[in-house]
Amino acid sequence: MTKPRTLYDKIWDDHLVDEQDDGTCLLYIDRHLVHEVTSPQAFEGLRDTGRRVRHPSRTLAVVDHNVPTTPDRVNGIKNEESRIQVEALAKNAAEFDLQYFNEADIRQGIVHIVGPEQGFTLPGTTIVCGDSHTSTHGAFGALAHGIGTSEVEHVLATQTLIQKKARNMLVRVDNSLPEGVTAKDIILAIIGEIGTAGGTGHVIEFAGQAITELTMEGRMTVCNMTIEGGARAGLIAPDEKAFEYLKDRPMSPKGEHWEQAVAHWRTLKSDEGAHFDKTIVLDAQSLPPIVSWGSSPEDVIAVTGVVPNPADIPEETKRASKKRALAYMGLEPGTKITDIEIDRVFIGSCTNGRIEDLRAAAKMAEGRKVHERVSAMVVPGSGLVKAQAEAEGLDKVFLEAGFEWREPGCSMCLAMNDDRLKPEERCASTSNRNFEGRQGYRGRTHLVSPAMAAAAAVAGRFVDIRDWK
Ligand SMILES: CC(C)[C@H](C(=O)O)[C@@H](O)C(=O)O
Ligand code: SF4
Repeated sequence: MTKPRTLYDKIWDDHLVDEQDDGTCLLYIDRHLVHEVTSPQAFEGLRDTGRRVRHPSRTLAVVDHNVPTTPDRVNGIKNEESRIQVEALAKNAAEFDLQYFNEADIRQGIVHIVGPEQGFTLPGTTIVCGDSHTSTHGAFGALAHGIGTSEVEHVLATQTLIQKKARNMLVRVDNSLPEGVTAKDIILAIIGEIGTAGGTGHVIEFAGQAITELTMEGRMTVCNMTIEGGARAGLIAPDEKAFEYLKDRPMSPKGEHWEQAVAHWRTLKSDEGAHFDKTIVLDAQSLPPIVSWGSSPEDVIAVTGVVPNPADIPEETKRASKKRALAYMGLEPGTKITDIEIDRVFIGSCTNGRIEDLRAAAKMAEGRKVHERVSAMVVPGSGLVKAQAEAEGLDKVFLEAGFEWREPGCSMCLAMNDDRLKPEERCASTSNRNFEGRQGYRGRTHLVSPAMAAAAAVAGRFVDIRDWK
């Protein structure tokens, strides 16, 4: 009998090219996603050394971080720094023969939304991108690593990556989610539980009834934020839902190849009795809608809760850091979460910029108006998400309620383009990071689900959407 293996072990073994005595391994990389921020020096490195891209067809390039989200962007990007990065990617893609989606292409969008949408992301593959949220692709049972710029160069040149194997961690979420509680709340709750270092050195496999019951969009939301839990990657065993999502996508296998692929994909699950170095179990049934209150994704609390008091934290460094977080956020301990008033709402990002997210937000916004103090924007994760939403009339719902309806990109998830918070503005955001300055200098971010963000836009403060009928 062979030793039972986890899903991570299996994908790892399938891609192992070489292993040194000290555990340093060379891993074959099937797919490489490239965006404009972390690639310029990598291409420069290739040029300097006279190398080409090893397998151009395995690489897909798209602009997302720097692109403005207003329709006039096709007439040129005004911000000099952004324009240079975007132009550099266009030039590099042409020079190295890479498939590239520019800002005028309907397939353009956030790299982690585009990959699955195109069927570029496939189960059992290894995927890398010079971007931490590459973990998103794990929702399809792909081993997806975020890598640094020098590794981007290495993968472009060799189609391999140097890695050491991580440990296996299982996060099992039992039972079904209650109404009004979403994939975003699951992952925020997990990070709240394990902390931002909880997954360090591990690849997390998510399993359990609540995970199986999620749509592919929901699974991507969970895997997306694995990185905020400190893990190397997140994984979910692919099932019929995953295959259904990928069927007939432009780059997914066709005909007989599809049948063969699915037959292999069905084997991609952890064996009975496979060893996990660490296991965490959560009960979905008991999860509430969650809101972050501080400047780390682990600073989370139920919408029914109050801002915690750092004075209650026994450990000194942590106490000081959470105290600083509260000062930054302009919050007093004991304040009810539902009494926190907001100024801005951002619905989008690779965490929650997919069609299902926009549907959930639109459901809250329908027939209601954005609060007079609040400025709210919806930024679809890709041109195809935008087109789908428009076909369903969601753009009208948002516009009639007073939301802005924008062009796809990373937008206000991070302040690398024109969309940003002003100092001390408070934002309900569906993105994944709430660090100081993340959405703009001195801006204040509260991480929530799309439905919670839309409801907050209307109420002007956080509300428990379970009470909203
Ligand atoms: C710009 C990029 C390198 C960065 C990342 O790696 O995640 C960005 O996408 C982010 O979300 O902070
Ligand atoms: S949407 Fe945000 S988290 Fe995702 S890739 Fe863009 S900047 Fe990074």
